[in-house]
Amino acid sequence: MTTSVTRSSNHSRTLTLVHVAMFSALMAIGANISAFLVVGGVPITLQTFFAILAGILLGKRLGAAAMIVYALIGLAGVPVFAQFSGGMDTLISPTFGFIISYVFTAYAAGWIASKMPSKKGFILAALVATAINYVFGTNWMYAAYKFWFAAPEGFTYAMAWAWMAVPLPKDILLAVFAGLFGFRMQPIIRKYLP
Ligand SMILES: O=C(O)CCCC[C@@H]1SC[C@@H]2NC(=O)N[C@@H]21
Repeated sequence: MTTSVTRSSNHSRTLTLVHVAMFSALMAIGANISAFLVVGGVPITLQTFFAILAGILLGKRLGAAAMIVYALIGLAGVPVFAQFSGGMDTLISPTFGFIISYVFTAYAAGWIASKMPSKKGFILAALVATAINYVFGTNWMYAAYKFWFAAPEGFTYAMAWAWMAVPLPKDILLAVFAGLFGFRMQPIIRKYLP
């Protein structure tokens, strides 16, 4: 009896770790699959989409944990951030705010989805999470260029937002898709999580 309980709790811990690791890996892929496209100082990536899915599918805590693991792997030197960057230097990079924001993005998506378990609720969760990602990341980017990083000629707050306007339609569409896909997939994935 005790052995089978221990075995099943080990099994569920392993599955949890696998899911967290899987979303950290998806973030690395999403960071680089399209990041050869750059607008101003902003690489075009799929990270926001995977951060939202992590929150919706794994729940707020595990989703945020997957984003923390992703950030730590990158800071440790593995080139998992956009344009295959990584290492402690990225702490001061203008786009590191986005990497921090993925933790809040996943948490918010998971939290709102849990409070509003409907298709509309999941889409709303994904859109709010995208807004958090954009507001936090863009303000960090502005501060970085203003205070500690070499800024492009004539850089302004409006310019930072103009750069962000380019990936925005893609991120809104992907947020809606993440909400719909998450709604379909969540009951399946949750069977394997504690
Ligand atoms: O350096 C990194 O790894 C982070 C890159 C952040 C890119 C941001 S995320 C939101 C927005 N959508 C994109 O496609 N690019 C930016």
